[in-house]
Amino acid sequence: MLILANGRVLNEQGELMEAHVWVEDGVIRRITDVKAELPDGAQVIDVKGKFVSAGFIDMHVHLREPGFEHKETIATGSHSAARGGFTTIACMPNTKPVIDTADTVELIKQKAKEEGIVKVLPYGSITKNELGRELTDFEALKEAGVVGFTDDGVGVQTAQMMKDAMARAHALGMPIIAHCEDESLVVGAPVNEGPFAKKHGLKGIPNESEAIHVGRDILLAEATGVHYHVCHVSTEQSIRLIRQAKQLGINVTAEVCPHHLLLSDEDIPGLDANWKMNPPLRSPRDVEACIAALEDGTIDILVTDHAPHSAEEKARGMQLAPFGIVGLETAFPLMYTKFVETGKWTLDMLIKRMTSIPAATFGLNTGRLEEGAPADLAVLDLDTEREVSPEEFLTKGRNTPFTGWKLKGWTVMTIVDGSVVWSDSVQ
Ligand SMILES: NC(=O)N[C@@H](CC(=O)O)C(=O)O
Ligand SMILES: [Zn+2]
Ligand SMILES: [Zn+2]
Repeated sequence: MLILANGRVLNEQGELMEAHVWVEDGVIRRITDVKAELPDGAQVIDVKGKFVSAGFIDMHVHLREPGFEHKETIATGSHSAARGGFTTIACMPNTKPVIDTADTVELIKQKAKEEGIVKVLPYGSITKNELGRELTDFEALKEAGVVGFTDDGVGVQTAQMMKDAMARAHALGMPIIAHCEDESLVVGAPVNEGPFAKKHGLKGIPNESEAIHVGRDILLAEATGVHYHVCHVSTEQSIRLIRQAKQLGINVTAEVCPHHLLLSDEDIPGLDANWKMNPPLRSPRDVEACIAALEDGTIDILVTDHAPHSAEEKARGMQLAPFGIVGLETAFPLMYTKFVETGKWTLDMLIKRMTSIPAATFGLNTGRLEEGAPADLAVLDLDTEREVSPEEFLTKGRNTPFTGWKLKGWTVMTIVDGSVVWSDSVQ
């Protein structure tokens, strides 16, 4: 028996209360009053004053292995996840090779078992090599254990290909997860279309490049009945379409990243590619729409889109550097400090969007702090303020626009299936 003693947990009313969390055989056995007597022989960890949460779930992570191990590996990415309080992460298939066969799924599952310290759920690609030409073998990928199908990194450019993919996924009871980007509207643009692009003489990515795919795919989801999940929503127009689709009862869900809730293109200090990601930082109006959508449930869940790149790659400048920023180690501190500490949201609201809602959206048996649930837990310090220092990251990536931000909500211990996989005191 492992007992996390004297911590604070969220009760069913969404209020913090003091409790002991009892863990046995990888499962949460009991959540008791702190007056409950502790049995002899139990391993007791005193977490007084700390917040004990169900471990976070991130359905959008780039682990880069196989093929881009200089950016990240399953080992480094899963350590980064644990340091951020994440106990389950879903990894995107834009690796080399692309996760488009059962063999590659097996390889990832094997590596994750040997070297990963959190639960790693692979996605399979929609099209072979993510080229948009030919569908992968959905049956074989499902059999191998993927959680869904996505060509994240690129949009599926033709409606027919997407419709075929949706029909096949639906027949298998699997979701389609879509990176929404119409390439004919982008062509080489590195940042959002707007004042920043203009000022620096850069081409801009218009909002419609995202929203056109969202609108198209909602119609196709309606026609096929598939569970359709929209990746990294960044625009007011996409949100409008998703809101309407939900009202019509179409099976659509959506995710948003912390950076699209906290930064706009007006915040970009200059031509530093640590501010370059896809979709790009949009206008303040889009930021407001994303926040409102996560609040009212139009957007279901929070994800990081953790996208590590090497310092050399990011040094190529705004036009040439690859898109993407890291996110696993800053997501909760950013959201806690900027939305909960400020009194905009309750802690319960945030935690649900990082635990039980992603679990329910993707049918995962975790993400609940309750008796009988898997003991996937994060112990968090909500009081100590620390600066974001990329040199401390466990990810290989240092590409973040949040360097120097003073935040609270740092993870002190992460537990997966009842075992302590990471703690800030033993590293
Ligand atoms: N988000 C990003 O800016 N980059 C991602 C790709 C993606 O999520 O589309 C990557 O793989 O680097
Ligand atoms: Zn994407
Ligand atoms: Zn991504």
